[in-house]
Amino acid sequence: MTPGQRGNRVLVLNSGSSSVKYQLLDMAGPTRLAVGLVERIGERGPGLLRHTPGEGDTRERELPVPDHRAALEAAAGELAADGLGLDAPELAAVGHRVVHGGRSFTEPTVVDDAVLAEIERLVPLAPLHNPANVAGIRTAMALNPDVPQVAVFDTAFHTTIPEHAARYAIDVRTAEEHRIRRYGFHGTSHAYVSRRTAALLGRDPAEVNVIVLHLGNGASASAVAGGRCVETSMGLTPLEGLVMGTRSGDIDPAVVFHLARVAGMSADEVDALLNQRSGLAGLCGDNDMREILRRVEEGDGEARLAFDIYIHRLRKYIGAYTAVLGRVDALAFTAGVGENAAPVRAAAVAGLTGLGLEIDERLNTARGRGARLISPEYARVAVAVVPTDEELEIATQAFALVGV
Ligand SMILES: Nc1ncnc2c1ncn2[C@@H]1O[C@H](COP(=O)(O)OP(=O)(O)O)[C@@H](O)[C@H]1O
Ligand SMILES: CC(=O)OP(=O)(O)O
Ligand SMILES: [Mg+2]
Repeated sequence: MTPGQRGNRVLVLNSGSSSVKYQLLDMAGPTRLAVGLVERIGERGPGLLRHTPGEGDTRERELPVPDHRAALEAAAGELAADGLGLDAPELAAVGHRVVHGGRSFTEPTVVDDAVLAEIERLVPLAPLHNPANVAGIRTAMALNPDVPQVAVFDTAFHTTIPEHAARYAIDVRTAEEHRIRRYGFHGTSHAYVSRRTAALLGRDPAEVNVIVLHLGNGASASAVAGGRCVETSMGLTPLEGLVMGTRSGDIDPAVVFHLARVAGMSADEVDALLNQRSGLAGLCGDNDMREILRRVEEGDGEARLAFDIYIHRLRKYIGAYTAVLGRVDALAFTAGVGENAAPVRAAAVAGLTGLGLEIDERLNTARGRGARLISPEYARVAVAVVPTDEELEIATQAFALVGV
């Protein structure tokens, strides 16, 4: 490699509040050179690191991880042990998932001091996510100051949402002063999955209307018309919309001041209640859909009700987004629950033949890994399972920005 030329490798970091997921990719393929996860950052007891080289066995060990810096240093150590040191000239960029970009960032952006300051300014709008993203960027900068850090924003794909869908019906001046509007999240996933769904149908994304259901621990729905997002369920913060692992999703906003007045709860206490002790966990004590499905099988009434509330909300959004789009060509399920939980998919569309939605239960329950259709051939709307790949999408965008 000649001096000044950059290599083909991109490291992608998806930093959460207590975990860092990372991938090293060779964009010439693209080929995955390594995948890993550091969990339980800053929690009591040891952290856990799981690292899988491109071709090789997974290594797993416990280690102290008091903060994100320690987590990233441990990940860098694992990569170096595989001969994939992050100081190597092959590294073209580090791509970061940044959850909240406000209205400032609509494109992938090379991070400098001003960009970092703006991401920090947005912390109050994503208190669970942006601080971890900032920590990831700072640590990666310290590990290799010469390589460009590229921020890819969850909010970017949603900047095409029209004003009538993005604005809340509250006093205009208050909304403007405090930047209150629908921003939407999981945009990298919604963009990737809607495109992949069009490809699965053998059609140009510009011709296709898709409802994407991103059902992970955080969950959101989006309506994508001809490749552009026109509506999404998360709002000012990632709390609005669907029922999630620990988040309530939609509630009457009066619940907040009722709890303040009647229960004497502070803003922070209500915040913690709705973000951390609500959703599936709040309803039945478990936030893992696998565990809930197992309990439902055993006839557990609490888990059944939690499941029914989760499904009811999903169905409301499917109906609403059908109306928003007017014509729906495909419904795509993605992320941990969407990709793996056949009973969730079946219940979400059961009886919706009036909307053109139908699932072939044999296809729905068949084992499969890639993107696949689960609707019968004659159905008016294609129903698909489309594995998301936020890391590949982030790497692709980062490489397009800085790669040679
Ligand atoms: N086989 C499965 N069946 C049902 N749910 C699953 C399965 N595998 C994973 N999940 C669900 O996926 C969730 C995690 O999804 P993921 O997209 O990885 O979330 P996040 O990125 O928010 O951590 C878990 O909480 C679990 O409920
Ligand atoms: C924005 C968001 O909710 O992200 P996650 O699902 O990773 O928590
Ligand atoms: Mg996720």
